[in-house]
Amino acid sequence: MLVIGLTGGIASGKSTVSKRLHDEYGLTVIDADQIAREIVEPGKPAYNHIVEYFSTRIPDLINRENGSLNRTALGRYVFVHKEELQVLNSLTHPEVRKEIIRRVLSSWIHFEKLCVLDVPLLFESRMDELCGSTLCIVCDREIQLQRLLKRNPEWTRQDCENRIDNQMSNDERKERADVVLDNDTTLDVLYDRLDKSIRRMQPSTAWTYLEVLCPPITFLSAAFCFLRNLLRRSQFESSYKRANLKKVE
Ligand SMILES: CC(C)(COP(=O)(O)OP(=O)(O)OC[C@H]1O[C@@H](n2cnc3c(N)ncnc32)[C@H](O)[C@@H]1O)[C@@H](O)C(=O)NCCC(=O)NCCS
Ligand SMILES: Nc1ncnc2c1ncn2[C@@H]1O[C@H](COP(=O)(O)OP(=O)(O)OP(=O)(O)O)[C@@H](O)[C@H]1O
Repeated sequence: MLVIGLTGGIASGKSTVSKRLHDEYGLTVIDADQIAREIVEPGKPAYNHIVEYFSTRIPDLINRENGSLNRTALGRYVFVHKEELQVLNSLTHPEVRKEIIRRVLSSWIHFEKLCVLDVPLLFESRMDELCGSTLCIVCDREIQLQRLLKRNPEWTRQDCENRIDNQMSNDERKERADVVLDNDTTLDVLYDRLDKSIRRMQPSTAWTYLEVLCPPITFLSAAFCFLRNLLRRSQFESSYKRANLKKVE
């Protein structure tokens, strides 16, 4: 099974692409934003940890009517306090990762050829290490802001900019990803580019069955993929550091 990591900045078009991959190709899409919502429902361990840490810092952290987290208040706070965002990530990401791995295994035992991980922070949270291939959606910052303001009218332009500025830059994502899809124009153009990329990525049915029926093959191919990804990460990080050092000089 090929695991495709789908990533991109906020409002770049990941959910739009995921929906097409699900509706047109019948692929399983594992949505990290959705999982991140589920693991902070009242009573869950991550919810308790968040309340313990943030309730003294954010007075309206909890919605009175049902005890759920006030996500707008939490978002407004963490996206202007970088170190607090790191705390929130450390409380949520391990749980999100565990659930993603559980769902990937479930797709594998159901003989699925391809499965998609829709993860906004794919590279930041090292989830790309689990992927056979990575697909990044990019669009121009101003278009991204306009789409975001239209989709989330409750956010100010400053709220939107704070989110974008707390994410990896498009340049870095483009360098790390295997495939880059531009989403600056119409949906038809995006779908056309996506269809071409997905057709090239499809593994054969024979390979999919072989992997499930012969677990050592899966193990070897997963280990190969994981090591290749680690190597690519370390090469990327050292060349990135060198480039930054040059800029400073
Ligand atoms: C801060 C929270 C409460 C805000 O909730 P809200 O409902 O307003 O936004 P939602 O969860 O729908 O996220 C919308 C988008 O914001 C961006 N975003 C979310 N979390 C982060 C983060 N930790 N760092 C950078 N960008 C983020 C992503 O592009 C995401 O698609 C929530 O995003 C959260 O709990 N984030 C931490 C968990 C996380 O990292 N989720 C992303 C998937 S791993
Ligand atoms: N090519 C396009 N033309 C016009 N609108 C678009 C296009 N692509 C996406 N959109 C719109 O932009 C908004 C953001 O897209 P989408 O929700 O798919 O982004 P996302 O990357 O999943 O965002 P998030 O990171 O918040 O999950 C949506 O309202 C979507 O309908």
